Amino acid sequence: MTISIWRYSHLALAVSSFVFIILASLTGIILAFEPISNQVQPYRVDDFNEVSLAETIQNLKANYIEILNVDVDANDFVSTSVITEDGDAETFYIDPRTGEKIGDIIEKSPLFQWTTNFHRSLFLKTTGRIFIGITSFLLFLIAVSGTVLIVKRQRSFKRFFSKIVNENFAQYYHVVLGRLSLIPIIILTLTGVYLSLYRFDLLPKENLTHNVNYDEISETPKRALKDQSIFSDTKLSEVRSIEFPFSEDVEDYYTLQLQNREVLVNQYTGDILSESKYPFIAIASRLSVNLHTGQGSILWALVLAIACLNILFFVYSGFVMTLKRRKAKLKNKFKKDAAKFVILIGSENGSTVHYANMLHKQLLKLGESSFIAELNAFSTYKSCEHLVVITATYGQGEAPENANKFEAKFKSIQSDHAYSFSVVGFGSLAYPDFCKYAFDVDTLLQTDINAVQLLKPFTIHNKSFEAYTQWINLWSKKVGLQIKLEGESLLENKKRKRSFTVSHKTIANQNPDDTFTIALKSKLGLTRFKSGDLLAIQPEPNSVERLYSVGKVNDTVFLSVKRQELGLCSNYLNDLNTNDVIKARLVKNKEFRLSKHTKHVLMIANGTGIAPFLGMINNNTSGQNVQLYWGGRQESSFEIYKPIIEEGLKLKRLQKLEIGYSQQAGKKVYVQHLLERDAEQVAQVLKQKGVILICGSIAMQKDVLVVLEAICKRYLEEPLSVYKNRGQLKLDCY
Ligand SMILES: Cc1cc2nc3c(=O)[nH]c(=O)nc-3n(C[C@H](O)[C@H](O)[C@H](O)COP(=O)(O)O)c2cc1C
Repeated sequence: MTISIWRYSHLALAVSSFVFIILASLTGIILAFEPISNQVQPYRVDDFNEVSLAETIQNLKANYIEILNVDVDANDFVSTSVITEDGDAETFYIDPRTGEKIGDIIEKSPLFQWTTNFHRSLFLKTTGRIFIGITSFLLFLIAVSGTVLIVKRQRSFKRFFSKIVNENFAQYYHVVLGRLSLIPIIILTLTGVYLSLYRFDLLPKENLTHNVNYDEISETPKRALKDQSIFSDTKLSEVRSIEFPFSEDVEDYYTLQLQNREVLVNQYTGDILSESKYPFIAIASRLSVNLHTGQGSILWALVLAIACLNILFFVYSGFVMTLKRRKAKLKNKFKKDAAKFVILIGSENGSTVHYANMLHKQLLKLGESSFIAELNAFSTYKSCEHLVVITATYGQGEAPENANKFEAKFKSIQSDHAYSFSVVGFGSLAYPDFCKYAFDVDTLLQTDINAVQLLKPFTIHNKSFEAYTQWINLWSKKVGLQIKLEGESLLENKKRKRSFTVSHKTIANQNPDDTFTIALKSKLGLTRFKSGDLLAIQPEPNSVERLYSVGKVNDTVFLSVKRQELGLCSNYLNDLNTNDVIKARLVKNKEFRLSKHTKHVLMIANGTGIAPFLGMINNNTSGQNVQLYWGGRQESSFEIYKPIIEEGLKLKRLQKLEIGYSQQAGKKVYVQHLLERDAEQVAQVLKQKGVILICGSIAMQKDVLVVLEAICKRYLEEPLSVYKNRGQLKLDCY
């Protein structure tokens, strides 16, 4: 796969530092709880912001013989070091409004101590600190390159926070969480780098200097503390620490460390002897410590903990994506000029490559010469008879990364012999320009006088394996081959199956379309199963699992199956009798479930696609307004579903039923014709925040989507993708 410089940098940086990043993040999560555990201690007094320095010092002087200093920490806890009446030196938290002790100084727990040391230096002293400093910097660069990748993906800076379509868990959350935690991560990494530079004295040094004119220090006019404006006007919240005079000697003074400056104050008159602002480096260091550790703010500490957790997720999801892309390798047995079949791919994240490879492998298996390459590698293909372009669409209907040079290359290379071409588009209906780039490529190929379009561009939503199989069937027929994709059911896995008993069944040969229904009961009950979920059945031990969309009808798993002449699974099911037991597993299909809260529901199905809808109608006890459009061949095709539908109509669980027959005497009527006829009502469903569900054949889905797109544009002035994104269009076609 072609990989952009930004993606390469993002990946290379992550690969080179991920071990340290994991260690720093894990320890970072633990350390975020230190400021939280400190903050919840009851040492911050009410009205802290109102207490003046004069009040605090007076209270302390009334309680203790000698006071050495007062500190105010990031949590606004006030502590003091004093000499007690017994002559002992003690340090503790005080209530500044009374001067009384309110608690002992919080000791750093051994866990936090250990974790801090590990986080700072991995117990490798200076070497470890250098590693951690570099890791912080690398993480900063990863965040920057990640930001660039998001901007590129969103196609503009302005759209940085625009909606992302959730097509893939790892990729979706990598981007969504990346955007959310970008600022905390940038702050964490920059402060981490800053603190490392500070620790290694790599920052310019600016020392705080004072010039006290000792000749002018005077004990008069002596003022009481409350009359010394620096003490009476300064609130404790502005103070970091107060160092008390060492002795009563007039040359010994108070040193007040305020938020932005240090002030030396005459202990008798309250006059300011010297005042000096902290250098920028010192202020930045303090800020860095607070921002990096979360000291003094539970909220910020939590943000940091979540950011660290997200970093761990980025490591995981980043590697998942990389492995997926790496799997998408292209291997050729034949040279480009020796191949009869040439497959060109446009892909950004590798899934299209996976599909193209399936075809390539099958062609090789049949002894055909096939060559596979990226669209950007387009060249002359001397023996090519059939060109296949399989491409995704990116951005806003644009070429994926490994196809962005194809147009220019294609225009610059002149073909010298006749060949056929077919284009397959992988895309998603959640985008307004569904599979646009595939259509663009098709148009481009048509400009070559030597090229003959073998099939119209074929679009595939959401990487549907079933749709791809259909295209393979069409294409292989055209090129005179028999291609069968092997066991590629993407949902297949080895999960535990449960037993189901056949409670009711019709027989295929009693139906004009060779179709039958079957109701299955499970001993374990079916509480978590919903209409629209799938039932995976493996008819023979090593056969491929077949998935059926099912309905929950009267607490049974209800499916409708068309018997295929040579179909292993459909014949296996058709041969079952009432009370037979089969093993199968239920697969959740959340995307196709219907919420009870949806008021308006429009169901569109053809053939056996009606099964989940029968369940949804059967369970409509909350008064949802349900309409069903069904397409079948002839009136008798409907008989097997009639009892459930009639009951639904009688109990008002189904409000409207429209049926189109394609082989009834007279003219052919398909569901899309009925939808076109009722266009305004269809638009109303979407307008009223209702949901349209489609289940059945891919061919029907394609035709229905064209009609729905037109209805949306005409009556709602928005593309269908808007409703797809809002979850108002649900598809389950095969
Ligand atoms: C950022 C982004 C933009 C996309 N834009 C479109 C689009 O405009 N039209 C479309 O049909 N599909 C669009 N898609 C969907 C992809 O084409 C589809 O998921 C495809 O199967 C991905 O194939 P790949 O893994 O080979 O890159 C987009 C996907 C992403 C992540």
